[in-house]
Amino acid sequence: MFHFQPDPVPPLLSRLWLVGCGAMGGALLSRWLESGLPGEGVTVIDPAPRGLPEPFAGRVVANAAEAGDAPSLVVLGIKPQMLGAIGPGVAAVAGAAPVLSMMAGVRIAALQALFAGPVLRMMPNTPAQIGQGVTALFSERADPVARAGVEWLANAAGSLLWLEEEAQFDAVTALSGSGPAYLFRFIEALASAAEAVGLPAAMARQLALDTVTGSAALAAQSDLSPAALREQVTSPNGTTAAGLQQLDGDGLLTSLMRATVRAATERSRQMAEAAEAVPPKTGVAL
Ligand SMILES: NC(=O)C1=CN([C@@H]2O[C@H](COP(=O)(O)OP(=O)(O)OC[C@H]3O[C@@H](n4cnc5c(N)ncnc54)[C@H](O)[C@@H]3O)[C@@H](O)[C@H]2O)C=CC1
Ligand SMILES: O=C(O)[C@@H]1CCC=N1
Repeated sequence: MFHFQPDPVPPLLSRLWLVGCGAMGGALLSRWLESGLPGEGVTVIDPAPRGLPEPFAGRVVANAAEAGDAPSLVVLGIKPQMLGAIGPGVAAVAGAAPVLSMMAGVRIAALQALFAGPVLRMMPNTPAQIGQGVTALFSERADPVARAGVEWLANAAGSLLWLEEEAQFDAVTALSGSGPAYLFRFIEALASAAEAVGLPAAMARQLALDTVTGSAALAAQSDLSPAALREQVTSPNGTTAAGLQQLDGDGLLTSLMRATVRAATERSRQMAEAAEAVPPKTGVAL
């Protein structure tokens, strides 16, 4: 019988601090533990860790000053707007440990101004909860040991890719970081449209959900492109053609998606500029 054998846990992860264990940090931590990361080596630093997995064998403290032994890796799962208040206290006790940030719109330069260790960035997404996330990674200074360590973390959450340049994060965040919300919104809208033409709510929801999951799985497994798969569904002058005429009429879907991704990309850039405008208050343990 075949048994899934996860890669051995790299030493970089032996004393991992997770600063901020909310929706995204908690989802990732759950996957890491399920993939074999020993909980005893993990310290969660968060005064209200809503995403903490149950049970959790590690330590939970309210701030970095209580975290004890120096970390081997610091993972930042706080909101970007919290960095100015929380970052300096973490930096004061993190030593030269590598720092892995999942924060949207906070550039390496802003983090490197605070932390002595090499900074890596990641952009995960919430399907990580079920091991089907996709994570984008980037670093300029990290050595192969740090890179291998964060690859283990990203692999536990799903698939991964390394970005060629940091500037790609704004668009990547707009696509795969925020993307699950667009898809959930699409499922809601599809179900509500089916209700509007007469289906009971529960049936509309089930059909919308199964249609989206089945189609995504087919697109992922098929050798055909999404365009070719779409053509397989579309009979000349049939129902699909009538529906697609509405979606694509006047380039409606294309312009809607462009506006959506452009707005999220712009917001990521604005957040980066805001993070860089806050002067770091180094050396203050919170
Ligand atoms: N939610 C998502 O889908 C994604 C989020 N991200 C990034 O992940 C980060 C976290 O986002 P969410 O998990 O959605 O936010 P969240 O609000 O669920 O989690 C933030 C956590 O920070 C904690 N926190 C507050 N004050 C703190 C302090 N003084 N010290 C330590 N922790 C403190 C909160 O208690 C909370 O558990 C953000 O930077 C976001 O940009 C990245 C990709 C996807
Ligand atoms: O909305 C946000 O800012 C975060 C980043 C990507 C997903 N959630």
